[in-house]
Amino acid sequence: MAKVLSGAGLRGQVAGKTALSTVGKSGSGLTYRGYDIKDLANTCEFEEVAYLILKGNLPTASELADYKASLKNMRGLPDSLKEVLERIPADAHPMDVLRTGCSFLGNIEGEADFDQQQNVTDRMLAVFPSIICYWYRFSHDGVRIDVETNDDSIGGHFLHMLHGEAPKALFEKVMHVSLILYAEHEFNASTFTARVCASTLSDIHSCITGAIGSLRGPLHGGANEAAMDMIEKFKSADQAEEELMGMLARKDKIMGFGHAIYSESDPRNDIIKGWSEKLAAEVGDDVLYPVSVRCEEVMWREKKLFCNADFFHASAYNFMNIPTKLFTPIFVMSRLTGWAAHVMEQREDNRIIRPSAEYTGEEYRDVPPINAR
Ligand SMILES: CC(=O)SCCNC(=O)CCNC(=O)[C@H](O)C(C)(C)COP(=O)(O)OP(=O)(O)OC[C@H]1O[C@@H](n2cnc3c(N)ncnc32)[C@H](O)[C@@H]1OP(=O)(O)O
Ligand SMILES: O=C([O-])CC(=O)C(=O)O
Repeated sequence: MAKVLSGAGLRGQVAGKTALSTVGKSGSGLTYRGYDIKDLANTCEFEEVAYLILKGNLPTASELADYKASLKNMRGLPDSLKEVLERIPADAHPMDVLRTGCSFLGNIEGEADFDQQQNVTDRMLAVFPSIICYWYRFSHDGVRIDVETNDDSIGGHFLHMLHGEAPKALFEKVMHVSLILYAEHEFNASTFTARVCASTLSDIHSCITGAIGSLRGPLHGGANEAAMDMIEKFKSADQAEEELMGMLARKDKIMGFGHAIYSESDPRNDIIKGWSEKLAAEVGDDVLYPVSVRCEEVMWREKKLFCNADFFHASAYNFMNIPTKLFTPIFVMSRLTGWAAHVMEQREDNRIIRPSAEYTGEEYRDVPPINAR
């Protein structure tokens, strides 16, 4: 059954056209350029899906090899950007670090012309993991890491820089899946931010910087971090149930549940949940995964609310020893593809986005002199 889409928040209103993805077309489905998310997550590497989203078609083996090689060559950080990152304190939020990093990149490697949009996007795709990890390791461990590693994938590059050693094959695989699941989602809040900015014919770094800001909030991408903050407090599945019942009675928002478009399930959840279970077995977890499963059962039983893409990402990332504050930046590393493709699509057939407002303020009135107010 489709969700009733009407009311506040522009819900259900068509705000433009896209050929990039369908969300909830049959209640719960998700496709990128016509391909089912399950097939993409089962069979592809993230770089293949990034290529699909950004360039329009799945790459051949040689196109993929060339694409990965060119991304690998773009991992380096300019000295001036390193200096900026070194000045950001350890207690800053990494989403703010990434927002600043992206914005600064727009100053030193700006998009001089729209015909550079593909190259500039590829550069951001390659360098965002470097920005996050360089700042994180410098501010937390006091080391200046080498960001130009030889890792085969974006996810592997990220984990290698973060942990100072090449990741296990399973962890790299899960990063591929995670980045694929997060890559694109039609007119969600952060993508819409990017498109509004693009519609003024602004540069792509401005569009992406704004989108990072929108993704940061806990009602959107920030929910994976918020979900982790919640589940790590529960020491057993029974405690999770008890606490959750209390939260529901107090009408608290439970992060990682519900969706603006999907009505019965988020197709990304089953996929990341399956990988979270495998990771739990790999690392010998017997608390966090059962706690997460119990939360899912209670929320469905009590409220018919289902896990969205963010909920089981929390445990999956935790099992890979990724600090909670870096969860949403990983979302950025992936969603950048969707944002950039939407910017390009907006530019192709542009009209400035400028809706109207229903006025609810005062009737017309005269300005009283200052001494009469
Ligand atoms: C990748 C992503 O961005 S996915 C989304 C990530 N965000 C979260 O996980 C945050 C928690 N979830 C939410 O806040 C919401 O479900 C949103 C923002 C995702 C969608 O918001 P909406 O479309 O406005 O929600 P919807 O119309 O389905 O809400 C219906 C009712 O369920 C409630 N509800 C929805 N989600 C939740 C939740 N997670 N916990 C508790 N109650 C909820 C709403 O408060 C609303 O109750 P009301 O009718 O008494 O006001
Ligand atoms: O579509 C939305 O509103 C939020 C979401 O799931 C996403 O951006 O991945």
